[in-house]
Formats: sequence, C-alpha cells, structure tokens
Amino acid sequence: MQSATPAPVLVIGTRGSPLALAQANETRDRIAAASGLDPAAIAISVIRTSGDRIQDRPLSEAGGKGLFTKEIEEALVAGRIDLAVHSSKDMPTLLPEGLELSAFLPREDVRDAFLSPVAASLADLPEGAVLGTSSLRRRAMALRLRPDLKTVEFRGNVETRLRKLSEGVAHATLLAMAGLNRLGLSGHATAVIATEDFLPAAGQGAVAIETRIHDERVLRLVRDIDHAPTSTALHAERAFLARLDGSCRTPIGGLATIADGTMTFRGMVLSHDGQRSEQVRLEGPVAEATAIGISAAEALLARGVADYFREGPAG
Ligand SMILES: NCc1[nH]cc(CCC(=O)O)c1CC(=O)O
Repeated sequence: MQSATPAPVLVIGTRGSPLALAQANETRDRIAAASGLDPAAIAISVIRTSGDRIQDRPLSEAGGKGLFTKEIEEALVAGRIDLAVHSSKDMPTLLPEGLELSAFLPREDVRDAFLSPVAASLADLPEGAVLGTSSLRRRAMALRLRPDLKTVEFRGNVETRLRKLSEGVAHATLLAMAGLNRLGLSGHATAVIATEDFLPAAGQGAVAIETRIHDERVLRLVRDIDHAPTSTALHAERAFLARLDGSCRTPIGGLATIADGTMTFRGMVLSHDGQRSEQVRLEGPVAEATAIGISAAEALLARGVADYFREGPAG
C-alpha cells in the first residue's frame, strides 16, 4: 500500500542540478522548522532552464544571467510555484515585474577555491599552465595575478567541472567554496583563495528566495527564515552591480562584509585580460547598505571603468 502524500501547501521551484536541489531542500527544511509545517507538505518542483539546456557555447554569448532564471520566474508569475530558490550570484539585477527577492539563507563561504592535481595554489602553477573556467571574472582575476596562464572554457555543473579537471582538460580550475561545501565536496579544494587577492562575484555563497510581491501567505513563511546580515550584504552588492550596469559579460567582483554594525564594501572591475583593474573599498553603517553599494560603483565609474564594458572577451 502506498502511503498518502499530503497535498502540497507550498511549492518550491528550482533548477535540477545537485547544488540547486541541495539549496531547495535546505529552504524547505528551514521553512518547515520555522513554521511547523510538515516538510512533506512542501513540494519541490524541478524546472529546466535555458541555461541548463544550452551546453554548446559560453553563457556570456548565449545571453547571460537570466538564462538560469527565466523559466522558473515564468512559473512563479503563473502561480505554478509559490517561491523560487536561486543562487544569488546567478540572479540578474532586474527582476520581472511583480517578483522580488524576499529572503536570503545564511551565507556560505564567499571565497573561491583553487583546485588542481599539479599545484598547491594559483601562484604555484607552472608557467603557461591551463586554467579551466567559464567565468569572465575568474579568468580576469586569475590573469591579473598570472598573465602567463592559458584559459579554456569549463562549462557544466560542479560535478562536471570536477570530472573535466580529473580528465586533464585543464591543470586547474576555480569553483565557489560555497557550492563545494553545500555538496559535501569541499575535500576537492586544493586551496581556498583569500578575498584580498581575488574578489568573489556579487552574491556568491548566498541563496536567494524569490516570491510574488504582495503574496502575504508566502511572504509570512519566508520572512521568518530570512538571515538579516546576508540580506543587508546582498542589497549592497546588488545595488553595486545595478549601478555599474554590469552583466556577466564584464569581469566584476563585489563583496560586502558586516562587523559591529559597520559594512565594509569592496568592489573591483577588470579588463578581460586582467591587465587593467580598478578597486574600491568603502565603509559605512549597515543602515546605508544600498547607498554604500551605489557609492562604490560610482567611485569606479569615475575612474573610467565603463570603458572596460565596451571591450569584448578577447582571446
Ligand atoms: N554559476 C554557477 C554557480 N552558481 C552558484 C555557484 C556556487 C554557489 C554560490 O556561489 O552560492 C555556482 C558554481 C560555482 O561558481 O562554483
């Protein structure tokens, strides 16, 4: 006899990668714990996005960030799901009309990991070694420190990239520590790269929950699991990105950290070859998070970084 599954009272939409599912499961468990809802009454609906489908070219050429969110947001607008769980890093700064990011899970490790079977760190890679990455930011950040490196495209989910590395497609790759931790794969990291050397992407390590504005029933449930410091940091980082009008066609790093009521914001924009870069560091009260992110962007724009945005990712 089959046990009766309760009719779902809440439907979470997510991509189907192991990382996306881990994030959706964590969200379900947190909502259940905070609300007292039976976890079995919270359904997880897997939605295949354009970003998952397109495998034959770099995503920066196929149209950028919205590719991982479009079909999920359509389901949210249409009411087929009640909330969507995303990696903040993959979210465009502009959301479709009627949707908002209403909660963030506690941020994981924000740093990038260095993974290599041949070297202990980026600095230790042999002259001319091949770095596999599909991220324009990681490519430019790495070339800034090691202009001699060659780079190759490394698409696919975390597991696919680990496999390509073990097959020798590249001497090294870079992945978010957050993803490795959430997948229980942190043992694959050869070294963790300090943010002083290498700024993460805006939003890295944070999981965002997207909902319909004015959907009070769902908002009540997700607000209870919102992690305030993560939310504050993400507001600053997303304001920074939005003001720069950057996209995933531009190498940009941005990180807000909070200690004792003070936010420290660091931002960097690089040329595609990493040979030119501008950095900014600002501090201010957390209550001014959004303004701090905007000021950081304006400081960089004043130094001419908009010129970098007009350049293509030359080989
Ligand atoms: N673009 C893919 C993606 N989106 C979020 C993460 C990692 C988890 C995170 O940053 O929250 C990854 C993989 C990676 O960059 O290694």
